Amino acid sequence: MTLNLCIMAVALPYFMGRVNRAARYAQTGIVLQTAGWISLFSSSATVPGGWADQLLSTIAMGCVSSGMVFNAMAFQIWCGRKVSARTPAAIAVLMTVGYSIGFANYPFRVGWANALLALQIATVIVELCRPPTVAVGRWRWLLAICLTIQMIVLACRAVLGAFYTAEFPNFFGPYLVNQIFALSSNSMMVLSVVAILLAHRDEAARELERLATLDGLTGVLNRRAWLLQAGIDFASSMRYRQPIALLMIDLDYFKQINDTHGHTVGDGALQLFASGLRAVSRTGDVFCRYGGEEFCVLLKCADLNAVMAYDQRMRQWLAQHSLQELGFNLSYSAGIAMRLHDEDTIDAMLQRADFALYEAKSQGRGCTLASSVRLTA
Ligand SMILES: Nc1nc2c(ncn2[C@@H]2O[C@H](COP(=O)(O)OP(=O)(O)OP(=O)(O)O)[C@@H](O)[C@H]2O)c(=O)[nH]1
Repeated sequence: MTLNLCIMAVALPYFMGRVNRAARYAQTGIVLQTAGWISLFSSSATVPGGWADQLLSTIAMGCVSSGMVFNAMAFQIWCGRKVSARTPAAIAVLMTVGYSIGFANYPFRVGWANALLALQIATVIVELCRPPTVAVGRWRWLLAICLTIQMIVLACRAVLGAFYTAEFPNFFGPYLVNQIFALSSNSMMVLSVVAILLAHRDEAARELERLATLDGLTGVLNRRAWLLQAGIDFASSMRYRQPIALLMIDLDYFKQINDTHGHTVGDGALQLFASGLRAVSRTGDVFCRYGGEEFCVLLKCADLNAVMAYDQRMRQWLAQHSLQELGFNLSYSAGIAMRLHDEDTIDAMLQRADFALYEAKSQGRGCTLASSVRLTA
């Protein structure tokens, strides 16, 4: 197992790359566990019970338990949660300190170390079983199973070492639990690495999806992703005969803003506008950066009054924030299109909203007009 761990400790960073935080935590976890096992084997070459034995064994316990802390942090990230491994970390410190203090007492140290390692693994299993906040694959269950098997074997070793010491005098003896421990640890370690790679692949897939659907500057949906979602919402509004509204927005005099204040301020204005959309939107409103300085909002179950109210909220929000945060007033023109009849389409609504927006620009900007034009679908 130690040989396998050594290979993984080198191979994982080399082939996986230290690409992100979760990958680095998982790799650090494996390196620490490897160091722990090397240290444990080295201790067996020293005088039993001597200072070198105590030092190397304590280092081994510290490395193995802190390796689990790093792995637990990687699992948290892969499950979409905030990193917090306080409990496993506290157990790691307690276990290592207690082990070192009680080193001279063999039943105590074997019972203590194995029991606390089992407890530490149990806390990680509990975290893994909590529903993740992002879609994760089956690696979560593979890890939970591997860890559960390791936890059971460690708990057995704790009981045998502490209370049946005569039958379980040392780690290297040919006892059934030792043999099961050696075999299960080795195979579970290999499976855990498989699970780590699967989790890493899941994370990479999520990141790719995020990059493909969000606008890089403002973080709101991009046009392609919005059109996809708008198509779904439009079809559902049609099926359930509910109103649906489209608001197409274009920031006013944006070229002038860039020319006067520079592109960085222009970018800041786009980001501020996107924050405004986030602030005034309600669950179900879908908005995107449609292109350049143009944004689109689709409001489900919204009649003309509802979309006009949305527009008013947005204008108020901008009035409150733009002068303060940008140093000038940011304004926009907008066009509204409502779904008209059963043959209507999202493309036709976009055309009508665009036309109304053009009218709003022609009428002096800073206003919103609803399309009264009935274009054929
Ligand atoms: N800073 C910045 N500017 C952008 C971005 N995308 C588009 N623009 C600029 O937005 C400006 C749009 O200019 P126009 O289409 O003339 O529109 P406008 O100046 O807002 O004029 P009206 O729409 O008629 O009020 C161009 O100068 C683009 O370079 C971006 O991501 N960042």
